[in-house]
Formats: sequence, structure tokens, C-alpha cells
Amino acid sequence: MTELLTFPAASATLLEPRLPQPKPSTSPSRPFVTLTFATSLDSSLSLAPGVRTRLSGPGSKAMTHYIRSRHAAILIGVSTLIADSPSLNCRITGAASQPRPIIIDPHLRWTPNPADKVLELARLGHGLAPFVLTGVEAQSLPAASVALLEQHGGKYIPLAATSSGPSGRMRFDWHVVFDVLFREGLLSVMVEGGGQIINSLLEPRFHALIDSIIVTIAPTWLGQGGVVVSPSGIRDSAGIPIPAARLSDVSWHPFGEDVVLCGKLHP
Ligand SMILES: NC(=O)c1ccc[n+]([C@@H]2O[C@H](COP(=O)([O-])OP(=O)(O)OC[C@H]3O[C@@H](n4cnc5c(N)ncnc54)[C@H](O)[C@@H]3O)[C@@H](O)[C@H]2O)c1
Ligand SMILES: Nc1nc(=O)c(N)c(NC[C@H](O)[C@H](O)[C@H](O)COP(=O)(O)O)[nH]1
Repeated sequence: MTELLTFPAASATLLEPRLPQPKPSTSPSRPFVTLTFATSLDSSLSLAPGVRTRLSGPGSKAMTHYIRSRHAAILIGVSTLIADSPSLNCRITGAASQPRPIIIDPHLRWTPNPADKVLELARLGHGLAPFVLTGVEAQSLPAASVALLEQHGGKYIPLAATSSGPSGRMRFDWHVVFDVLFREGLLSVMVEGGGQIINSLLEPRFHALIDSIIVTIAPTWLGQGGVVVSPSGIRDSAGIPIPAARLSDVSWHPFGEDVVLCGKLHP
């Protein structure tokens, strides 16, 4: 079995105000959403699309697993699933439960296979099988994939999508995504990427859905051609460009050679 990571209690205390509380004081109507990723100094998540790139050092990697332990679900885009073949489980000492992996796959690009790491870990009881949010209607889902996911405890969740552009690319409204996850009983969601997921969630109309942002910054430039976090530019009513988003309530925490930036998009 993979060795478990440890995260110091003092570091956990620093992060506490940034994390969902086990017993919130008011009853929520949507999940607590944490947006988190690791970036280079040139805002890259990876060297190129489809290339798994290690950015986090050991300390911030343990932090990511600690943050996973504090969320009911971890959400990624299908390109990250295909590129990284991730475990999507929590490998930290003391974790009380495993997070539910959520895959955003509107066009059903992922064909589940028993050899996929995420399914293998579900079989071993070291993680949960994914819920796959798709724009494909229930009656059009491939029966073998439905059966395989269900055998592992996962499932497809068909969702209304809007098509855009000549390619007919389907897009979900994040309000709809988090609403459906809330109705599944998932009260906290950690969004891990990749680039398209993060850039679309950072559109101003979705800012109110994001409760916390935790970014690991690694001391490296990946160079051009990478998957970059850079949301669409916006303009004010006079047509003057303004920042797409800015954090408030900011704190910076060194973890080994990395620095972790925490903040919020709204008061
Ligand atoms: N450094 C990090 O923290 C980190 C985290 C995650 C992924 N990555 C890297 O990022 C790369 C993948 O990023 P990417 O941008 O190519 O892909 P992605 O993981 O963001 O997935 C893109 C796909 O997700 C779906 N999608 C995204 N937004 C959607 C929306 N609003 N509605 C419906 N569907 C939507 C679409 O199918 C789209 O093709 C990989 O190389 C991976 O290694 C790095
Ligand atoms: N925090 C972080 N630092 C990194 O250097 C890096 N490359 C990722 N990438 C996030 C992405 O979601 C990956 O797919 C998962 O980090 C895979 O991780 P696991 O196999 O589940 O441990 N995230």
C-alpha cells in the first residue's frame, strides 16, 4: 500500500479558516467550494496539455491531501483524468473518510476501464469510484460503462448543458453542477483543475459560488505551451479592461520551497 503522508497540526491550524466547517452555523443551500491548484511562476499547471507535471513539493503535496480529507468531493475535468490517471483519493494519516471524485465529462470522452487507477483504488477500498457529470442523456449512455461504474459504486449523472460555437462544445453552468452535487448530499467540493475547469469557474458570474481559493506556487517557470490559468478578460461599462478577478483576505504560507496563497473572491 502507498505510504501515508503527514501534515503538521500547526500547518492545519493556519489553513482552518480557509476550509469548510464540519458543522456550519447556518444550514447551507449549496456546497462549500474550494478552488485549489498548483501553478508555476508563469501561471502554468502543466508543461503541455495532457502532460502530468509535478509542481508541488512534499510539504504542499501533503497539504493537498489534507485539504482532500476535509472535503466530501474532489472535482476535475476529463482532460486531467485522461492526462494524469490520478488516484483521486486521500492519502493522509488520520483521514476519516475518502472524498467522492467528480469528473466533468460533457461529451463522454472517458471510457472507464477496470485498470484505471481510480477504479482499482475503489475496488481496494482505498478510495471512492467517480460520479461522472455528462451532457449525454441517460438513454444514450453506453451500458457497459454504466455497469462498470455502478459495480464500483460510481455512476453517471446526466446534466443539462449549453452548446456553443461551431464545434457544438457542451458547457455546464456551475450553478447547476454544484446544485446537483448538493442534492447528492455532497456538502463540500474541492475543485482541482485543470485549466479549462478553473478558467471557466473564474468567470465573474460564478465568483459567488467559490468560498475559498488555495493556490500552491512553485518556484519554476514551465515556459510557453503549457496549460495556463488565465480567465477571460473583462471590461467595465466604458469598455476599459479591468482585472478578471482579485483576491481579498489574503494570506501567504511557505511550505518547503513552495508558497501557498489563500484568499477569497468576495467578502
Ligand atoms: N497543477 C495542477 O494543480 C493541475 C491540476 C489539474 C490538472 N492539471 C493539468 O492540467 C492539464 C489538463 O487541463 P485542461 O485545461 O487541458 O483540461 P481540464 O482538466 O480542465 O478538462 C477540460 C475538459 O473539461 C470539460 N469542461 C471544462 N469546463 C467545463 C464546463 N464549464 N462545462 C462542461 N465541461 C467542461 C470539457 O470536456 C473540457 O474539454 C493536464 O496536463 C493536467 O496534468 C494540473
Ligand atoms: N496540488 C497539485 N500539485 C501538482 O504538482 C499537480 N500536478 C497537481 N495536479 C492536480 C491534478 O488533479 C492531478 O490529477 C492530481 O493531483 C493527481 O493526484 P493523485 O494521483 O490523485 O494524487 N496538483
